[in-house]
Amino acid sequence: MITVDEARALVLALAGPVQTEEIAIEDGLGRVMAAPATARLTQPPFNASAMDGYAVRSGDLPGPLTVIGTAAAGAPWTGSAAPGTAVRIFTGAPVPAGYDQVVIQEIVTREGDQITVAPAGNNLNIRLQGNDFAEGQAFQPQRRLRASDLALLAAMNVPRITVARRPTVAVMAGGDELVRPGETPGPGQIICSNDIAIAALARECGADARILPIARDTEESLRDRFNAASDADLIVTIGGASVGDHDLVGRVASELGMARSFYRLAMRPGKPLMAGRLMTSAMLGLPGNPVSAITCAKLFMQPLLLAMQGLPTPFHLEDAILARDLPPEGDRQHYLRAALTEAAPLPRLDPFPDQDSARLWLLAEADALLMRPAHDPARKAGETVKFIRL
Ligand SMILES: Nc1nc2c(c(=O)[nH]1)N[C@H]1C(S)=C(S)[C@@H](COP(=O)(O)OP(=O)(O)OC[C@H]3O[C@@H](n4cnc5c(N)ncnc54)[C@H](O)[C@@H]3O)O[C@H]1N2
Ligand code: MOO
Repeated sequence: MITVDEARALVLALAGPVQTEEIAIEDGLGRVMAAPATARLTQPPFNASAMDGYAVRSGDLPGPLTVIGTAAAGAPWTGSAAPGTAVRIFTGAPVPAGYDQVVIQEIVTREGDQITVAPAGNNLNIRLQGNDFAEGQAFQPQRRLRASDLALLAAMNVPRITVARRPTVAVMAGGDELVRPGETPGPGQIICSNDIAIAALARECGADARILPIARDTEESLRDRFNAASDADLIVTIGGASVGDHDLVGRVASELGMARSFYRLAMRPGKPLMAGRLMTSAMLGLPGNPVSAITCAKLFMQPLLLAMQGLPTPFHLEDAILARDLPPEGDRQHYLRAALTEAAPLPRLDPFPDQDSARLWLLAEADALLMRPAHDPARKAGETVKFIRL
């Protein structure tokens, strides 16, 4: 069986080149830029007043000065500066040529068109032309666009941007025992919970995920679902991945021409994970046990979706202090559900005694997954361990 790291590399290799589209910046929240945007103007385009007050020649202070005009945002003053004069000015207005300081109106005494200025200090209250950005400057953050990025793009006079297309994901759960939430399960049946979680985890990463009707445990039903999913960038199956007589996903996918990257890895939970390429789609076959499916989706599906959008896929392991003794680990890398308590210098991590990979309630109570390498020796409370946040 391959290791978790080897499996991650093989899954990331399924990403392919980033697909792009052009959108309006209003629709850009959370999207990832796939090409730089170039500022079409300099900002500010002129020396602008940062305050409401008077534009003055600093050498003339404290006055008295004669007010010879008014400059407002959008209404520049076009006269010429002269010694002993000032221009009434408002925030955002171009500072007229010949004046080098704006004094705030709070320190100015005015009578008619005469002003005198109390000691003004060194603050010029002028935003110099280009102090934000210059025409031609390129912008392409290596992360999802935030609201403030959209404001910047707007200020750059860039109305449309090239972004990574949202990867489309088709999520198909399968099993004769599954019924939809809200339905009444018959004998031996349970509610289908996994596809809801997997679609949500895909959407968390910017994907456009759709949930297919539950597949029955027949080759025909699975074939039908694969056909319905074939236009997706990523097909994610859930269940039917193991070795039982009803675990048909691998067989049907192979018949349909799946080029398998791997099947089974040294990981717990999640051993029966499958990955590969099916026609034009990447494919992940998640195990059916809910905790296994969700853990595999976090560790493999989410990085794959980030890679499809050209985003970095850092694998962020943090340190914590173990809160209880643990026995030696087996031959699979183990991800244990655990409660995290913040503390200094390191948080405290308490793995649950029951690690049943079907118990969703425990997963809901977990804050983190404690990661133990294969063959990790017994650990004592107080030792430093690695974890990922949920
Ligand atoms: N003889 C062996 N048996 C099993 C092995 C093994 O190595 N040898 N591996 C076990 C492991 S580990 C896992 S994980 C499971 C995975 O099996 P499958 O991927 O084939 O999953 P299913 O059998 O279809 O389902 C397992 C379990 O999960 C429930 N399930 C499935 N889909 C959903 C869903 N969409 N929502 C909620 N619950 C779901 C299903 O009812 C089963 O209880 O195999 C072990 N067996
Ligand atoms: O690996 Mo299974 O995924 O242990 O439950």
